[in-house]
Amino acid sequence: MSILYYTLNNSVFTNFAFYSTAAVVKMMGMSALTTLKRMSKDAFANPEDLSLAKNKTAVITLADPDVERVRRNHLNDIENIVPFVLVGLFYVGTNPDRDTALWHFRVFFISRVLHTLTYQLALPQPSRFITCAIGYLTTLSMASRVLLNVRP
Ligand SMILES: N[C@@H](CCC(=O)N[C@@H](CS)C(=O)NCC(=O)O)C(=O)O
Repeated sequence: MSILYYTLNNSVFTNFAFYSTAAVVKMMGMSALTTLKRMSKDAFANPEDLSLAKNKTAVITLADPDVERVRRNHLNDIENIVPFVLVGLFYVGTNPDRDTALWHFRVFFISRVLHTLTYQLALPQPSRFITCAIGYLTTLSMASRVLLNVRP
């Protein structure tokens, strides 16, 4: 690996920076969506948050199905986007072909957006499974290149 791969002169790195940042921002959006769901459903997890409730008889809950769906989606993003960013950093250092790398980054990002849509719209399976598997396999494909090129 060369430090020169991690400069804005390397389009593989700039493409990776763009798509990994976009994926992280998408993941951060799940926090905002959780807050919106809590507010719209008066489904707060902490007693002090009840001051925000529209219905003053609301009680704390850890089991609202809509809030929990967003939270599971968020957790699934963490399970997949964090590995993508970590593995991707090493992958860039293997000096992959520009277009091959770009398609890895694009496919991963699109898979996570589609995963969120299938999850939040509760679309029938296997739609969510397929979107998740595509992103997962994309990261595994990058990981295999790292493991084959960077042997200790
Ligand atoms: N932690 C995941 C591991 C398997 C996985 O990522 N499955 C995908 C495709 S079915 C998923 O969307 N799981 C739902 C979730 O993580 O809440 C789980 O508990 O389901």
